[in-house]
Amino acid sequence: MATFAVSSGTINPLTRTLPLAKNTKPLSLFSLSISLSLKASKTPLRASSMSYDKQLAAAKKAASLAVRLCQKVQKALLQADVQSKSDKSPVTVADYGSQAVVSVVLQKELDSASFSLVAEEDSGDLRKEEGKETLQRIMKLVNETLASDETYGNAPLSEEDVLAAIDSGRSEGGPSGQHWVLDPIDGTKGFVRGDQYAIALALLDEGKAVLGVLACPNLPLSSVASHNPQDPQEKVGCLFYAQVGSGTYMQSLDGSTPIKVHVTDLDNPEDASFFESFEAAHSLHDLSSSIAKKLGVKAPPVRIDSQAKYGALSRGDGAIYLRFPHKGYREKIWDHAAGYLVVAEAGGVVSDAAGNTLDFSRGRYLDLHEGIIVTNQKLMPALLKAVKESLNEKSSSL
Ligand SMILES: Nc1ncnc2c1ncn2[C@@H]1O[C@H](COP(=O)(O)O)[C@@H](OP(=O)(O)O)[C@H]1O
Ligand SMILES: [Mg+2]
Repeated sequence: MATFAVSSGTINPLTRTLPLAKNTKPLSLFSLSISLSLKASKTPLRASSMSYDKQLAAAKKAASLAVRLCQKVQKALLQADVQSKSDKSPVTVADYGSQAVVSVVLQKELDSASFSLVAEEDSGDLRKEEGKETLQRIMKLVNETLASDETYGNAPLSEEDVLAAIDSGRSEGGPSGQHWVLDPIDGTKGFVRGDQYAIALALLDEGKAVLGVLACPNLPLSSVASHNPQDPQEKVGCLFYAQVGSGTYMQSLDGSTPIKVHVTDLDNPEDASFFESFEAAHSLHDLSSSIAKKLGVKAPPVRIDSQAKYGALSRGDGAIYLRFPHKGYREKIWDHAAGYLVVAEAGGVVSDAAGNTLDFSRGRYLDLHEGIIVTNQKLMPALLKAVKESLNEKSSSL
């Protein structure tokens, strides 16, 4: 395993910022819309008489415990904690540890006989000779985390148990039965930088997303519009969750009373602000900028890592999220399933660039036309038009 460079041995939690485009106005001047009190124009995804309450409780518990592990690692990230995968993307002991914790908790809380998990990481590198030390560190972290919950305190996991828990995530998913979908750390680059990341967990039933849980440990509880990175007192740590047909709720990770959230009901794109990836390698910033220009959007882009973007949009912090990967990149279902349901149940619309809804039933990958666009129902027609025009211009200029 190659070691991924970390600029300093320790990440200062105060470097947790919401990075913005350079030379932009401060966030507080953004015309971001806060609409927690606005009525959502909800479209139920499907008539569902099923209740997933038990699965939701297990998913929230699993994600919250995984957060504990991730926060411990992020506070004192060591160079040796970060490695590089075969596709050159970073992976940390927290990605593996979070996946193991979520897998163990879900299996303990639910019927493990029919357990299926589609998750990002596998144990391949950890089973190599050079992965031994890393595996020991992960095992220690996983056992400490599980022991911090009295339910799981008694029987520490062995190395083999941890490897098996990670590898339970190898399911191919598909159109029938129930499958959990997990990104144990979404936004690993943000996590390593000390910025935004999310633990993203969804449940698919017969190919449809029916539960979505997004734990965003560094996302401010108040709108990112009023976020002040200099204020160490500012409360961060959000848990978003949605069950099909029941709306989207947000609570603090330390357990405040949940509030129902809705996307903005803004109908003038000029007043909209938009989210995109912090990493230019993950999404074409030029294309987003051309789309925003066509819509008349005045505010500069809000660039943050991970599905925290879906969470922030679900409570109306911004109105649009644009994601256009570079040519050849294939999106994975764990990067969108939880965020999709959190936004859809908050009254928003998530589609590919041609307006097709996302199909999570085709295995580990999403088949998409060009990219992913997210907004409310009122803005979607104008957004689709601007996207189509910008894509046409892009292809004719090649
Ligand atoms: N070249 C690329 N284009 C688009 N997405 C990419 C990418 N390389 C990695 N990603 C995905 O982008 C996710 C982060 O999203 P964002 O850009 O919104 O922060 C990564 O999740 P992980 O961090 O779990 O690997 C990864 O799945
Ligand atoms: Mg990940």
